[in-house]
This record gives sequence, structure tokens and C-alpha cells, in this order.
Amino acid sequence: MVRVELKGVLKEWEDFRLEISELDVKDGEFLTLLGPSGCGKTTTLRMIAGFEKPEGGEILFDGRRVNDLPPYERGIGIVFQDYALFPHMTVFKNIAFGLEMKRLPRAEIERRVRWALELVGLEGLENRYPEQLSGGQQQRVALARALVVEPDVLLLDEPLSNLDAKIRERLRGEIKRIQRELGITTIYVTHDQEEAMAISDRIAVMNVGHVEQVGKPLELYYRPETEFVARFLGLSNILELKAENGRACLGGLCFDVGREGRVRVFFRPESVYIKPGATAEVLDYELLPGRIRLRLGIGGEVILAERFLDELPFGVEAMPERVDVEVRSFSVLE
Ligand SMILES: Nc1ncnc2c1ncn2[C@@H]1O[C@H](COP(=O)(O)OP(=O)(O)OP(=O)(O)O)[C@@H](O)[C@H]1O
Repeated sequence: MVRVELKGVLKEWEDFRLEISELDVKDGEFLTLLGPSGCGKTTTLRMIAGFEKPEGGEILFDGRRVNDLPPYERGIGIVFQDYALFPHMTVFKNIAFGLEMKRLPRAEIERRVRWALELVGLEGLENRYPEQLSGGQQQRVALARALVVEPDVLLLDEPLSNLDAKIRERLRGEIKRIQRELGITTIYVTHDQEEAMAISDRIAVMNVGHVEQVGKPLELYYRPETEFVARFLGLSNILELKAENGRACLGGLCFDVGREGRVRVFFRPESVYIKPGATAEVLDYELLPGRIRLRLGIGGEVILAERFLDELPFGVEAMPERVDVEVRSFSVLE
């Protein structure tokens, strides 16, 4: 287990500049780099792995500068989106490869490969070839191969992107379980918000070439600092309001923002509660599995509200034309 730090790390290409001023991944932490395509997640991971060299700044493992170390001297295990298994080798051989390169004794290799096979739930499949495995099983082999060398840091680049939804959910739960069990410092790349929320201790949300905000999943979800983070993580209500005496109002809906002048108030649709009353007009609604999403008109703006069906104070068939709303949690964007 080690702590990984990035300080002022810089990488430039003709049309792209990546600058990570500060990123601190704690001992044993599961940190996810989350962001849209092309924002620089993979490049960041490749610099931590040593496949790409930064033009400036420092990458530290437990305070030790690793900028000039090749990947095989950094104590990392890495898993790629496309598995990258050796097609002509059995599962056993694929997993044993790194240990054989290290010239470990036969019995030790055997013992460690068995341990890794069990860890990822692949016992019994050791004599198969990659083409005889499902995508999910191939990715388990890749994970076992990365872990069998007992790395200090596990790096995963969109490991679930090529799998279908069901397998993806199952495997992400297992990756999390294994990470906890081993307590290994893990850096995970994905563009999928739900995956990031489900699996991470903390998330670093990236936007073209920089980190926008780092935080725990729910912290980022309910208290984003920027509009980009708010919108990237899910459906958002963002209102441009003018505050007076510490309060900003939209029609009858007021927020104690504790500041004056122009403010941008953010809240999730799930933070909007609905009661009988007349503050807002029900413009329309949409049924989702077990839930309802309403578009409400208030003070000349439209806000979204989302509730579980059984939380509504009236049946969907008896939807009134007007309702009262209460926003129970909000934040003010930068
Ligand atoms: N070797 C390279 N030479 C030139 N430009 C590159 C190189 N590698 C990456 N880039 C550019 O750097 C930017 C970031 O790429 P990167 O792969 O890190 O993004 P990403 O967030 O991982 O995106 P994706 O999810 O699509 O993989 C892109 O604009 C890409 O074109």
C-alpha cells in the first residue's frame, strides 16, 4: 500500500494541455478519475504507470519521486479496457507471466497463481485459452494477472467498458470487494458516473485537461462546486437568482444563501419535495420505474422534481394542476 501524489504534473500535445496541480491518493484508497471522453483520464493514468512521461511536475509514491522510473520498477498492476491477454497462453500461463519474468521458484508461482485464481473466482478454468472465455472471465484473468505480482498500486483503465450491463455491475462489485480485502491503493478510470459513484471512496472529476473537484461520491453529487460537476453527475436544477438580505427567491421558493447579489443555486430533482398547495404549476410529468419526474413551472422558470411514486401525497391519476414545493438541500455554485 502506498500513497500516490501528483504535483503540478504537466503534459502537452499540439492541441491538448493536461495539468494536474494537485492530486493525493491515500494509502489503500479507491480513487476514480471520472470525466467525459478526451478530458485526459487515460493520459493521467499512463503517467502514473510510467508509460507516459510528464513534461513538468512530480509523481510521488510514498513521497518518493518516480518520474524517471520505468513501469516495471514502480510496483504497479494495470488492467486495460481490452483485457490485453496473451491469446496463445492458457489462463494459468497468462497469470503466471509476470512471476516467471521475475524468475520465482516453480512452487511459489504455482501457489501465487492459485491464490489469484481464487481471488477473482476463476478456479477450474486455468487450462482454458482466452478465446474460450467470456468477456467478463477474460477481464477477471487480467485482474488476477495484475494482482498476482502483489503490486503497491492497482491501476484500472475503463476495465468494464467492453462488457454488457449485468456483468459490468457484478464485476464492479467484485473489484470493490477485492480492493477492500487487499487494502490496495487503487486508481480507476471511467466515464460512467454511476460506476464511479458505486465503486469509489473518492472521485476526481476531470474536465478538459484538469481536475475540477475531488470528493466523496455523495459530497460531489449533492454539493458540487461547479456547474460542470453538477451536470456531469446527474440531472440538475441550476437557478440564476439575485440574493437580498441573504435570501434568494424564485416565486415563492426561497433559499437562505447567506450572501448578496447574483448567485447560482443548485439542487437535485430528488431534493424537491411535493405537497398540496399552489406555489408551482405542474407542467407535465414522466413515469420512470417506481418513480415520477415532474416539470414544475415556478416564477417563470422550470424546475425538475423526482420522487418515488409512493411518496406523492396524491395518486398519479389525481395529479393536481398546482402543488407546493420544498427544497430540502441545495448548494451555491462558484
Ligand atoms: N500520444 C498522443 N499524442 C497526441 N495527443 C494525444 C496522445 N494521447 C492522448 N492525446 C490527446 O490527449 C487528450 C486526452 O486523451 P485521453 O486519452 O487521456 O483522454 P480520456 O479522458 O482518457 O478519454 P477517453 O475516455 O476517450 O479515453 C485527447 O485530446 C487526445 O487526443
